[in-house]
Amino acid sequence: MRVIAVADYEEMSVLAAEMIEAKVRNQPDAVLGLATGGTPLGTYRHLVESAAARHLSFRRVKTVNLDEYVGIPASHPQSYHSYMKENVFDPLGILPENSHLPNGETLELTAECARYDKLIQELNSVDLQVLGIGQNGHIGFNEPGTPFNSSTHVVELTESTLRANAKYFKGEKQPVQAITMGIGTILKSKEILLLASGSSKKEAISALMSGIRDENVPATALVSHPSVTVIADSEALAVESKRV
Ligand SMILES: O=P(O)(O)OC[C@H]1O[C@](O)(CO)[C@@H](O)[C@@H]1O
Repeated sequence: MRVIAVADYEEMSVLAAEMIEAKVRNQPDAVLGLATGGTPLGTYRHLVESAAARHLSFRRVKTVNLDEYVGIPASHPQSYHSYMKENVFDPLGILPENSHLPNGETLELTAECARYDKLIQELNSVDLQVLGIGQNGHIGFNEPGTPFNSSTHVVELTESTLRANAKYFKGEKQPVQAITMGIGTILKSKEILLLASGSSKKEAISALMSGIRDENVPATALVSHPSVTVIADSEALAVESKRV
């Protein structure tokens, strides 16, 4: 695991955007695994600016998202479909037929999970998977206790995750379930880039840095993956800012 310590959110975002851009430049038909949440927003902003400035095309890029809420329509402003369309797909010109998210609206949830895993398999797995990390160490929506060999499945969101995401729903009824790529599915990615910013991620990052795989902290599954880069800022690492 390569750990890059940066000063702050901005530096993390610039560096992560550069890594994604380099991947697409070297492999214009790359399959990108993408995350939502607050953490990668700055990365996506820099990527959009840089791709426009350097005329980098995303027309052949394919994307698969980690997760989607169950029980809200794709058109809901807080759905991950809406987030991706607004922040990534439209501004980068990623074609609708090339961008994939789980369908959280279906009543056939089990079939949807199987479909999503098969789709990723048919894409010959993810070339670069971007991950955020939850305060409790979740990756995607894989909550503590999720088996490390899990495939795409439905999850009941924990109190910690519901609390962290309540700000996006502002008193509105909040979804309590989601469909998420499993940890086993995530581990099949060829390369993984995990981003962490802010002191609320300190404990989760410290568990990851311990190098001990523990199903109570889902992100520690990454310890066994051969190609992981963590970009974390000084608050998440709880250290004075320095590059390691
Ligand atoms: O980046 P944030 O908003 O702190 O969220 C961390 C993680 O939590 C999720 O938003 C799910 O709760 C993930 O998509 C994300 O990686």
